[in-house]
Amino acid sequence: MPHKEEVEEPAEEFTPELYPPFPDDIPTLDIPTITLSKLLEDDAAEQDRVFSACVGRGFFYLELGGCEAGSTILSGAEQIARLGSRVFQLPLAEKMRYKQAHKQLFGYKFAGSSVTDKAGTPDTAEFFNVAKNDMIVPDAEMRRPWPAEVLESKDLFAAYVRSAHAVGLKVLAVLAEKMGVDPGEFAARHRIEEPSGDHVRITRGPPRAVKEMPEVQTPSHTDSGSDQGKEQIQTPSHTDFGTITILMNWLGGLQVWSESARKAHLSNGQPDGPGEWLWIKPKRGCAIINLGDAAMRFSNGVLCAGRHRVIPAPGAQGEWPRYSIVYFVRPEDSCLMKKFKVQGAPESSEDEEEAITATEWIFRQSSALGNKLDD
Ligand SMILES: O=C(O)CCC(=O)C(=O)O
Ligand SMILES: [Fe+2]
Repeated sequence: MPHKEEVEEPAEEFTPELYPPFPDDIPTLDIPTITLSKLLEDDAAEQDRVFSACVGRGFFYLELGGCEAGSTILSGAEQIARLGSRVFQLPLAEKMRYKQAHKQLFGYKFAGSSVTDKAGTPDTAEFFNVAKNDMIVPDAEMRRPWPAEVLESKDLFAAYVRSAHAVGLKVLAVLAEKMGVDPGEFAARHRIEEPSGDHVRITRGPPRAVKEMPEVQTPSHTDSGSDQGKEQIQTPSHTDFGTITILMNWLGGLQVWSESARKAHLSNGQPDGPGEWLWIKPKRGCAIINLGDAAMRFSNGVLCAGRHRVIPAPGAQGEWPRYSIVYFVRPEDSCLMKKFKVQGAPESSEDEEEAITATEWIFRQSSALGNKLDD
């Protein structure tokens, strides 16, 4: 056994205190800031604002300060990112011991496991998807192995999961009420103890490979198939498959498509209509919340899932490896994907998806995207 002082600690990779500011000369999307503590106090004006954000773009900042669940997310995300940076610095062979099993979501996703365009360009992001259900049960009941770093911090993950899940469900309850849907509808489809695809995703994207930012890309550039000026894609264009996502990031890199996902469909991995990618500036003290496909499905299209992607951070920020901590609230595995009944509205038409479970539905969504079970 080596002496303690001989064991080399990996260099700290997650260093938010050192990041340069987000540039102020690039096209960003302004999204509203909703205050979590006001939602928790049932503030009517804040409820209206969150509903209008979710009917519109499906993206908003959530100010987390001033309440316990928010503080747990704020401090927990930093602790999880620090822990994640130690896991990502393990040798690849060690990380591959935890790799996602066939058709399975949880565990390690290596960089390059999915393609970002029709030329087959690989993605560059690594993920560690830590299952909600394994973190909130005794060790003996866990369904798969986890790295020692995760197991040693199981209480941290459990507290994070409970807070993020509660915050997601609070937002969903507000939306249900605004739509004239029984607020218990969302709660009944997302019970925390039930098996589901919910997970804490730790993401790492490498620094920008080239110093200069390539020009803003439009779908017509991509179709040329040329590598000239091509953006490095960490996570390609997608809408999240689940119901609601609570995202914490510190560096830019997240981009949202300028047109609503209601209009822009995907073709060759890119939105098929006119528009552009707009940056979302990370905001201190705030999570970024976005709705996923299941929210759109349950609400019969009233709520909108936001189309987004991740590229290296802009400007000098791009010189840092990029971390984010994402919590996905998804319907329980056995939940049927039935649309909500809206009080006072005529019944919406039944379709063949009414009878399928969330597990099957998410698998179909994922196959349609042409990748494995990545969000
Ligand atoms: O890293 C981010 O900022 C977003 C990540 C994301 O969209 C995802 O993992 O689904
Ligand atoms: Fe996403």
